[in-house]
Amino acid sequence: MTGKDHYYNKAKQEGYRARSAYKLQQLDDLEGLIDRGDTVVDLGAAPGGWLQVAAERVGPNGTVVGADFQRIRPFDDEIDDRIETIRGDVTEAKTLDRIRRAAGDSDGEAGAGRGPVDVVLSDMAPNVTGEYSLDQARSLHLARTASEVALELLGPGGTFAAKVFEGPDVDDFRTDLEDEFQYVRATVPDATRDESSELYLLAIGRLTAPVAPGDELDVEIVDTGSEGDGIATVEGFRLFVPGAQPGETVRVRVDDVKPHFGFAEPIEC
Ligand SMILES: C[S@@+](CC[C@H](N)C(=O)[O-])C[C@H]1O[C@@H](n2cnc3c(N)ncnc32)[C@H](O)[C@@H]1O
Repeated sequence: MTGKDHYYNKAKQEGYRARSAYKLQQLDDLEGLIDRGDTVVDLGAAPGGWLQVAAERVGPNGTVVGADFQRIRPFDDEIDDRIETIRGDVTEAKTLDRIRRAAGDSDGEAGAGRGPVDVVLSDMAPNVTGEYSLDQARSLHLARTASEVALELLGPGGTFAAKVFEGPDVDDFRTDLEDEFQYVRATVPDATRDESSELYLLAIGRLTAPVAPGDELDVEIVDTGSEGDGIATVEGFRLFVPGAQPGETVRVRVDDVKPHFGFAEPIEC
């Protein structure tokens, strides 16, 4: 028995539907992806190992929505009422509508539901043909599709994690994610089989700010922070401006942007 068969046996003993359940446990232990009470969307969720782990980690007040082509059997009573499953192709608009509704976006319009989802996961994989370049391109396409769903559904600070087969365009995908999240980390959990070429991209801290580093703009200081910095708001987004006083209008350059606030330096006009 190899070290990795250990996870197959462990899954059987512990009642997980797939050994991949341990991958999500390990990814979550690494980066704290899932908090109690979260709403989690899991794309490519059958047979449901990740759904079991996500349901445990969100706890009784959380919600987990899983979508897959394949039917997902109901779960044990203890977690079944936290999990909603959708049978469909995640690349189709009608499946996305159902995901939006299940995740709490009542009107189901693109973009309208920003906020209800805390975490979007994708363990989607193509049916492998054995021709690596084709399989890799399909895997990347699925991961990019999942990222589009994530960018639409996640609120500020939200998390996205996706599997992708290693290959030439993965770096470009990562760079695109870096524009939209505070940081991105690539990792291979221990539960991944040795012969596998998959890795997981973990994109943490969805940025939804109306400003980006380097932007220059005039702002009105409306308040003072606990450290004495001036506070301006841009479309409801708070910018801290050192040395600026309430009532002043200052030209600033944005330095750093976090999910819920940013920093800007006054500049000479
Ligand atoms: C590796 S399995 C997921 C295992 C799952 N994370 C678990 O722990 O049970 C990948 C899944 O992605 C699904 N999948 C691939 N492409 C899909 C698509 N376009 N729409 C929906 N599901 C898809 C497959 O049907 C398959 O069940």
